[in-house]
Amino acid sequence: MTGQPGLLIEQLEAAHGRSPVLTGLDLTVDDGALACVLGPSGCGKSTLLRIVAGFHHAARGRVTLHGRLLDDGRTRVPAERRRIGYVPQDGALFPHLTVAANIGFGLPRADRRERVGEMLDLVGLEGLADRHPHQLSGGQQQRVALARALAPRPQLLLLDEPFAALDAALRTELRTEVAATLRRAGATAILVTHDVDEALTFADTIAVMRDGRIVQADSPNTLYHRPADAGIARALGEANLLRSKPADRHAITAFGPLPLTTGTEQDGVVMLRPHQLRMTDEPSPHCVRARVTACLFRGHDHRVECAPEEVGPDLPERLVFYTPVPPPPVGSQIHLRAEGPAHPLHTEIASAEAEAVGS
Ligand SMILES: Nc1ncnc2c1ncn2[C@@H]1O[C@H](COP(=O)(O)OP(=O)(O)OP(=O)(O)O)[C@@H](O)[C@H]1O
Repeated sequence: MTGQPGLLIEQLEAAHGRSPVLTGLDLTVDDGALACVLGPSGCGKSTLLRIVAGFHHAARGRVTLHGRLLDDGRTRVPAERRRIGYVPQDGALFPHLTVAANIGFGLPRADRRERVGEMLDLVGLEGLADRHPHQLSGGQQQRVALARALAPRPQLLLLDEPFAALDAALRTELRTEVAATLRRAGATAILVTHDVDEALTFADTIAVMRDGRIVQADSPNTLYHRPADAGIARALGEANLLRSKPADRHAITAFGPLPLTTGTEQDGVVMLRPHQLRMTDEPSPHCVRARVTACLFRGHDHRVECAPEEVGPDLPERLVFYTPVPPPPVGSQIHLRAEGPAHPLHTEIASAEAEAVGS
């Protein structure tokens, strides 16, 4: 990464017919960075990518790549002159062409052979050059689609949920592999997805999309631990929300005083991720007594839901925690303690109460 903005999107507005989809979207992707746009199905992620690629037009705003204007609602650079690669969900390979011909499609004849060889090497498909798409597995097909998109040396690569059709194990393997391949190639890329694990493991920067705009863009670590509001907290994973009062850089909560991630002057809501709650055999004044209501074994840990016994205004009706230690059966009483830091959210107490725990 160079820290220079590669792609700059400012106040982008777009619609399908009369329905507004993007409503003032800002996004910056540094040169050489892997960015991820995370948002629920139908929020406009594909529309955003299609505008950047040149397949759909902006109504207002500006899209520039390395300072070159691509679309401002009046002037548009045609898709084929943008030097942007696009990998759709299904790969969209040409079925009648071999792997090599798919990758080499549209490349200048002079260096086609050499470039196809480099790309096959990059995506680990040496030896499959003469196969046709129907002779490949889903994962191999997506690798060919990636190689085809990278072959013309695009300035930007757009990936529209390219792993969605694959099974869970292959998905994890391939996205790790693709992220490594893109880093090796020094590519600038945007992946859109509604899969939080994909976003967390793939990107340098995650931009959370809601209501047609980006509501927070940050590193995966910052977004997970320091989301701006309850909605963003939940977009990144499960969260326990507690009422709190600030006192001397601490949040005073039902679990006692917990250090805050950042200063706040107001009574409000703090977030604790499920791994910040622990079962304890030594009850202390800062423990919360609760009853186990549900437990899910997930191989590496257990996801446990419990209901606090002293329900009051400071505690939600339900807490969630993850533990590698098998919890007692449903119905048992447990004691929970919390480990800071607690993160204050810009969330109204009333709306936080209205929201249930969970993603
Ligand atoms: N060609 C189109 N004509 C009319 N409306 C469309 C068209 N394409 C998308 N839409 C609508 O625009 C909105 C945004 O769609 P878009 O495909 O950009 O969302 P998305 O976040 O990519 O969804 P998904 O994750 O399900 O692919 C949706 O309400 C969708 O129904």
